[in-house]
Amino acid sequence: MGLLTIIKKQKQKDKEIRVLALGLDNAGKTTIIKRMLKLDVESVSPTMGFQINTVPYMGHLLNIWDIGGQTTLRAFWGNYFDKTEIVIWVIDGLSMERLNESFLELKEKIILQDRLVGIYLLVAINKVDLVPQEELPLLKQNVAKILKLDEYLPDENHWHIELVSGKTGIGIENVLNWIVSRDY
Ligand SMILES: Nc1nc2c(ncn2[C@@H]2O[C@H](COP(=O)(O)OP(=O)(O)OP(=O)(O)O)[C@@H](O)[C@H]2O)c(=O)[nH]1
Ligand SMILES: [Mg+2]
Repeated sequence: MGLLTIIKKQKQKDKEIRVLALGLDNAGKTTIIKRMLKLDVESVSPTMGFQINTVPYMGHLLNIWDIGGQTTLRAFWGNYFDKTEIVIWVIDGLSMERLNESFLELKEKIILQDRLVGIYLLVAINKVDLVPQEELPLLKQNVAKILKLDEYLPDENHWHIELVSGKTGIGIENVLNWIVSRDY
Protein backbone atom coordinates (compact mmCIF):
# COMPACT_ATOMS: atom_id res chain seq x y z
CA MET A 1 0.00 0.00 0.00
CA GLY A 2 1.39 3.40 -1.01
CA LEU A 3 1.72 6.27 1.43
CA LEU A 4 -1.06 8.23 -0.23
CA THR A 5 -3.42 5.31 0.10
CA ILE A 6 -2.55 4.96 3.77
CA ILE A 7 -3.12 8.69 4.38
CA LYS A 8 -6.41 8.56 2.50
CA LYS A 9 -7.54 5.51 4.46
CA GLN A 10 -6.65 7.18 7.76
CA LYS A 11 -8.53 10.30 6.76
CA GLN A 12 -11.59 8.25 5.93
CA LYS A 13 -11.30 6.45 9.23
CA ASP A 14 -11.34 9.63 11.29
CA LYS A 15 -14.10 11.03 9.24
CA GLU A 16 -17.27 12.39 10.68
CA ILE A 17 -20.13 11.99 8.29
CA ARG A 18 -23.05 14.38 8.34
CA VAL A 19 -26.29 12.53 7.74
CA LEU A 20 -29.82 13.91 7.50
CA ALA A 21 -32.71 11.56 8.24
CA LEU A 22 -35.76 12.77 6.35
CA GLY A 23 -39.05 11.46 5.02
CA LEU A 24 -42.76 11.74 5.74
CA ASP A 25 -44.11 11.75 9.29
CA ASN A 26 -44.57 8.33 10.86
CA ALA A 27 -42.12 6.67 8.44
CA GLY A 28 -39.86 5.53 11.26
CA LYS A 29 -36.82 7.83 11.18
CA THR A 30 -36.52 8.17 14.96
CA THR A 31 -37.03 4.44 15.47
CA ILE A 32 -34.28 3.57 12.97
CA ILE A 33 -31.84 5.96 14.63
CA LYS A 34 -32.68 4.60 18.08
CA ARG A 35 -32.00 1.11 16.72
CA MET A 36 -28.63 2.28 15.38
CA LEU A 37 -27.85 3.59 18.89
CA LYS A 38 -29.03 0.30 20.44
CA LEU A 39 -31.65 2.21 22.45
CA ASP A 40 -35.18 1.10 23.35
CA VAL A 41 -37.28 1.45 20.19
CA GLU A 42 -40.66 0.96 21.85
CA SER A 43 -41.07 4.48 23.20
CA VAL A 44 -41.02 6.91 20.29
CA SER A 45 -43.14 9.96 19.70
CA PRO A 46 -43.35 12.31 16.70
CA THR A 47 -40.31 14.56 16.35
CA MET A 48 -41.47 18.15 16.71
CA GLY A 49 -38.20 19.80 15.74
CA PHE A 50 -34.92 17.99 15.34
CA GLN A 51 -32.45 15.96 17.32
CA ILE A 52 -28.77 15.33 16.67
CA ASN A 53 -27.43 11.84 17.33
CA THR A 54 -23.89 10.53 17.11
CA VAL A 55 -23.61 6.94 15.94
CA PRO A 56 -20.12 5.43 16.04
CA TYR A 57 -19.67 2.76 13.39
CA MET A 58 -16.54 1.01 12.13
CA GLY A 59 -14.24 3.84 13.18
CA HIS A 60 -16.51 6.52 11.75
CA LEU A 61 -18.72 8.96 13.58
CA LEU A 62 -22.07 9.46 11.96
CA ASN A 63 -23.71 12.71 13.00
CA ILE A 64 -27.30 11.91 12.22
CA TRP A 65 -29.82 14.73 12.27
CA ASP A 66 -33.29 13.39 12.97
CA ILE A 67 -35.78 15.86 11.54
CA GLY A 68 -39.55 15.87 12.06
CA GLY A 69 -41.50 14.92 8.94
CA GLN A 70 -44.93 16.42 9.64
CA THR A 71 -46.28 18.65 6.87
CA THR A 72 -45.87 21.86 8.86
CA LEU A 73 -42.23 21.02 9.62
CA ARG A 74 -41.15 20.27 6.05
CA ALA A 75 -40.67 23.96 5.23
CA PHE A 76 -37.76 23.96 7.69
CA TRP A 77 -35.83 21.03 6.21
CA GLY A 78 -33.66 23.44 4.22
CA ASN A 79 -32.28 24.84 7.48
CA TYR A 80 -30.33 21.62 7.97
CA PHE A 81 -28.81 21.15 4.49
CA ASP A 82 -25.45 22.81 5.16
CA LYS A 83 -22.53 20.37 4.80
CA THR A 84 -24.88 17.39 4.45
CA GLU A 85 -23.13 14.45 2.84
CA ILE A 86 -25.88 11.90 2.84
CA VAL A 87 -29.64 11.81 3.21
CA ILE A 88 -31.43 8.77 4.58
CA TRP A 89 -34.91 8.98 3.08
CA VAL A 90 -37.26 6.81 5.11
CA ILE A 91 -40.42 5.35 3.60
CA ASP A 92 -43.17 3.56 5.51
CA GLY A 93 -43.33 0.19 3.76
CA LEU A 94 -46.84 -0.33 5.13
CA SER A 95 -48.24 2.91 3.68
CA MET A 96 -47.99 2.48 -0.06
CA GLU A 97 -50.89 4.94 -0.45
CA ARG A 98 -48.41 7.62 0.69
CA LEU A 99 -45.63 6.58 -1.70
CA ASN A 100 -46.48 9.24 -4.25
CA GLU A 101 -46.49 11.97 -1.58
CA SER A 102 -43.12 10.67 -0.47
CA PHE A 103 -41.79 10.76 -4.04
CA LEU A 104 -42.98 14.35 -4.59
CA GLU A 105 -41.37 15.57 -1.37
CA LEU A 106 -38.14 13.71 -2.13
CA LYS A 107 -37.99 15.21 -5.59
CA GLU A 108 -38.87 18.79 -4.67
CA LYS A 109 -37.22 19.14 -1.31
CA ILE A 110 -34.11 17.01 -1.80
CA ILE A 111 -33.23 15.88 -5.32
CA LEU A 112 -33.90 19.21 -7.05
CA GLN A 113 -32.21 21.32 -4.37
CA ASP A 114 -29.05 23.01 -5.63
CA ARG A 115 -27.51 22.85 -2.18
CA LEU A 116 -27.78 19.07 -2.14
CA VAL A 117 -26.30 18.31 -5.55
CA GLY A 118 -23.79 15.47 -5.33
CA ILE A 119 -24.93 14.07 -1.98
CA TYR A 120 -25.54 10.38 -1.42
CA LEU A 121 -29.09 9.16 -0.99
CA LEU A 122 -30.07 6.06 0.91
CA VAL A 123 -33.74 5.12 0.68
CA ALA A 124 -34.80 2.95 3.61
CA ILE A 125 -38.09 1.11 3.12
CA ASN A 126 -39.04 0.64 6.76
CA LYS A 127 -41.38 -1.63 8.75
CA VAL A 128 -40.60 -4.71 6.67
CA ASP A 129 -41.04 -6.80 9.83
CA LEU A 130 -44.76 -6.57 9.03
CA VAL A 131 -44.46 -7.31 5.30
CA PRO A 132 -44.71 -10.97 4.25
CA GLN A 133 -41.30 -12.24 3.08
CA GLU A 134 -42.56 -13.14 -0.39
CA GLU A 135 -43.81 -9.59 -1.01
CA LEU A 136 -40.46 -7.93 -0.30
CA PRO A 137 -38.96 -8.10 -3.82
CA LEU A 138 -42.10 -6.57 -5.32
CA LEU A 139 -42.21 -3.86 -2.65
CA LYS A 140 -38.64 -2.87 -3.46
CA GLN A 141 -39.33 -2.89 -7.20
CA ASN A 142 -42.41 -0.73 -6.71
CA VAL A 143 -40.58 1.87 -4.66
CA ALA A 144 -37.72 1.96 -7.17
CA LYS A 145 -40.21 2.46 -10.00
CA ILE A 146 -42.13 5.29 -8.32
CA LEU A 147 -39.05 7.15 -7.06
CA LYS A 148 -37.33 6.94 -10.49
CA LEU A 149 -33.92 7.30 -8.91
CA ASP A 150 -32.14 5.85 -11.95
CA GLU A 151 -33.57 8.76 -13.90
CA TYR A 152 -32.89 11.54 -11.38
CA LEU A 153 -29.57 10.28 -10.08
CA PRO A 154 -27.79 8.62 -13.01
CA ASP A 155 -24.69 7.81 -10.93
CA GLU A 156 -25.66 4.46 -9.42
CA ASN A 157 -22.92 4.80 -6.84
CA HIS A 158 -24.84 7.70 -5.30
CA TRP A 159 -28.07 6.02 -4.28
CA HIS A 160 -29.25 2.79 -2.78
CA ILE A 161 -32.51 1.24 -1.64
CA GLU A 162 -32.59 -0.98 1.43
CA LEU A 163 -35.40 -2.92 3.12
CA VAL A 164 -35.24 -2.27 6.86
CA SER A 165 -37.01 -2.50 10.15
CA GLY A 166 -36.17 -0.08 12.91
CA LYS A 167 -38.28 -2.24 15.20
CA THR A 168 -36.37 -5.50 14.70
CA GLY A 169 -33.09 -4.25 13.23
CA ILE A 170 -33.45 -5.96 9.83
CA GLY A 171 -31.24 -4.24 7.24
CA ILE A 172 -29.86 -1.60 9.62
CA GLU A 173 -26.33 -2.97 9.41
CA ASN A 174 -26.52 -2.84 5.60
CA VAL A 175 -27.54 0.82 5.81
CA LEU A 176 -24.58 1.65 8.05
CA ASN A 177 -22.18 -0.31 5.84
CA TRP A 178 -23.36 1.50 2.74
CA ILE A 179 -22.96 4.89 4.43
CA VAL A 180 -19.40 4.31 5.64
CA SER A 181 -18.26 2.76 2.36
CA ARG A 182 -18.95 5.88 0.25
CA ASP A 183 -16.20 8.28 -0.85
CA TYR A 184 -16.63 11.60 0.92
N1 LIG B 1 -43.82 -2.46 12.84
C1 LIG B 1 -42.96 -1.45 12.79
N2 LIG B 1 -43.29 -0.24 13.27
C2 LIG B 1 -42.38 0.74 13.21
C3 LIG B 1 -41.09 0.53 12.66
N3 LIG B 1 -40.41 1.70 12.74
C4 LIG B 1 -41.24 2.60 13.31
N4 LIG B 1 -42.42 2.02 13.60
C5 LIG B 1 -43.57 2.69 14.23
O1 LIG B 1 -44.00 3.77 13.40
C6 LIG B 1 -44.39 4.89 14.18
C7 LIG B 1 -43.60 6.11 13.80
O2 LIG B 1 -42.23 5.94 14.13
P1 LIG B 1 -41.23 7.18 14.32
O3 LIG B 1 -39.88 6.62 14.46
O4 LIG B 1 -41.71 8.09 15.38
O5 LIG B 1 -41.43 7.91 12.91
P2 LIG B 1 -40.75 9.27 12.40
O6 LIG B 1 -40.42 9.09 10.96
O7 LIG B 1 -39.62 9.64 13.30
O8 LIG B 1 -41.95 10.33 12.52
P3 LIG B 1 -41.84 11.94 12.66
O9 LIG B 1 -40.91 12.23 13.78
O10 LIG B 1 -43.23 12.40 12.95
O11 LIG B 1 -41.37 12.48 11.35
C8 LIG B 1 -44.19 4.48 15.65
O12 LIG B 1 -45.41 4.01 16.15
C9 LIG B 1 -43.19 3.34 15.56
O13 LIG B 1 -43.29 2.42 16.61
C10 LIG B 1 -40.77 -0.76 12.16
O14 LIG B 1 -39.68 -1.05 11.65
N5 LIG B 1 -41.75 -1.71 12.25
MG1 LIG C 1 -39.25 11.26 14.47
